[in-house]
Amino acid sequence: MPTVLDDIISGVREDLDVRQRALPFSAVQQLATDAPAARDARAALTAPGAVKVIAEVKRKSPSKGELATIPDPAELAAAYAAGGASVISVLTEERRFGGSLADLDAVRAAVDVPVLRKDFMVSEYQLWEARAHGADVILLIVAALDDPQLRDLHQLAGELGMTALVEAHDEAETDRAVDLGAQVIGINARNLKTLEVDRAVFARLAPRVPETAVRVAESGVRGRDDVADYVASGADAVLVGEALVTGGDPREAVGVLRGGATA
Ligand SMILES: O=P(O)(O)OC[C@@H](O)[C@@H](O)c1c[nH]c2ccccc12
Repeated sequence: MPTVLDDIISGVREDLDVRQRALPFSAVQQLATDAPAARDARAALTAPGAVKVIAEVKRKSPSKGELATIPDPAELAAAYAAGGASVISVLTEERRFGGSLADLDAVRAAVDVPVLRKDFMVSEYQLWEARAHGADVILLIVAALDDPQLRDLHQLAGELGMTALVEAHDEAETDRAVDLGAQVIGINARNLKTLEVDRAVFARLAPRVPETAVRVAESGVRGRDDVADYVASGADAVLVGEALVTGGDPREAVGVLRGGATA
């Protein structure tokens, strides 16, 4: 039985084929080479101070359906940055998440903080493409990649000056991320094979991640209490989508998650 993740990835591969026919590998490499250098996301995530928020531009998801229309992703990203977000995450997967590379371009142009291209990366082409569109961080989902692919893509991210956020959701995947030498490791409370959210997963897996790596708690944050719980379990950063796109003022909402005003 194919999992949700398998289904998403087959759609991602079809869409990738179309883009790759329109813009050959050498052309996307040239665009990436010509792009301004990537910003240092690891530095942004390890700066002193409160928990770091990675705020996500997310229109819909396979688990929740439509979340928000987000007519102006640049405006939303600017509000996140003004609220103190350390990194802006932009979903670029179209079919299930309603994102696009145009959203990434718009956000890149609107903020100075590092930007994460959030997608299902399965080929080197997508990393060059991310860099060509100004991404500073890419997501590598351990569950979607075998070890040679993971190593290859992780190494290429570094060569392109980007940070890889390496995502795991169980013990074996976390150990694979650590063995890879990943410096930024995300523990996703949402299992991408079943879409179930279990916030306790972070506390269970975080101790397997060395202190030297940035620990990112992903998914399921409803408010400041969930952030505080993740921090108590060792999170350096939280990645938040739904609560920010469905809540009130996004600038204020990021501030609240960081531990500021309790609105
Ligand atoms: O909307 P939430 O529950 O705050 O979750 C955000 C983020 O963790 C989630 O969008 C995510 C984490 N890893 C992913 C991989 C692919 C797509 C999406 C994701």
